[in-house]
Amino acid sequence: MTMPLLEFKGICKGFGSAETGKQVLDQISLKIYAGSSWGLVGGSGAGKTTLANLILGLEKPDQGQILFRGQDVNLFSKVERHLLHKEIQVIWQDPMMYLNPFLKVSQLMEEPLICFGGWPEPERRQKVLHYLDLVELDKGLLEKRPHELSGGQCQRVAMARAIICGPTLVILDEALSGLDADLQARILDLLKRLKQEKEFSYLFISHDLRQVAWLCSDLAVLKEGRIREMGPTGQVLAHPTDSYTEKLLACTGQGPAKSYDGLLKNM
Ligand SMILES: Nc1ncnc2c1ncn2[C@@H]1O[C@H](COP(=O)(O)OP(=O)(O)OP(=O)(O)O)[C@@H](O)[C@H]1O
Repeated sequence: MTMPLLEFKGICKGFGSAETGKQVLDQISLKIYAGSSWGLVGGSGAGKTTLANLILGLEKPDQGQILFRGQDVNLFSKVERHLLHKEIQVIWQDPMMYLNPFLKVSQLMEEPLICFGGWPEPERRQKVLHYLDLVELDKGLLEKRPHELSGGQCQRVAMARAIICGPTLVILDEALSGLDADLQARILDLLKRLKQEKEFSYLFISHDLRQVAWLCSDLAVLKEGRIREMGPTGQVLAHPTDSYTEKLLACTGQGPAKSYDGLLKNM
């Protein structure tokens, strides 16, 4: 039987004391297989980013395990964790907040190649040019710094940085939220194409069911820290079994029965 790339096994996570604290994730179990693209959709405060932080080891679960290729990430050594960060890359919401403002685009893109080693200088330069082209940015931007770029250009640099070392899983946490609708649609197309070309898996975290419908093969609906339903995206959206999924669909302006076709037509 194939082993999942990433597996959440009964994950529980809370913050604060037993009396005043809050249970943020409750018994989350999910298997992400290599090559799939999972959408995680839910409202504000549902626990989506906490789940991403747990994968990266920024937080520890109170209960349960996160397995990467069958190994518990919380038992990883420092070296194994470094290698994990090469395999799992994250694109966050606001690239301006985390792209080093003092580095030029060329340096920002070269940085992961240096950090994860193994690429001699001429090859690094070639890779930077190749990935710049892949994310449809002009060579003229290589000498610019983040504050000289638009939000969309910054997000493309962040995408190039995330995929330049050949990750197996890319997590996008509300990565399109700060962009206008036209740019969101163009970047969604680009993400779809990159996945076909580079063959990584996605965990696409979003409020927006339409984006997930467009990009993801599978979907999990999260509410108040619990997975309300999950499965192949087409099936979940065409035949939602949970009232919260129906509500989310209604918010897109579609009724549940005709929604999936309608959603795609609206993209
Ligand atoms: N380190 C922390 N300490 C205390 N509470 C936290 C911490 N991280 C998250 N929380 C709380 O956990 C809950 C879930 O937060 P999280 O950021 O995971 O939600 P989200 O679904 O990503 O929301 P949004 O879509 O608004 O980003 C929130 O109530 C938040 O305040």
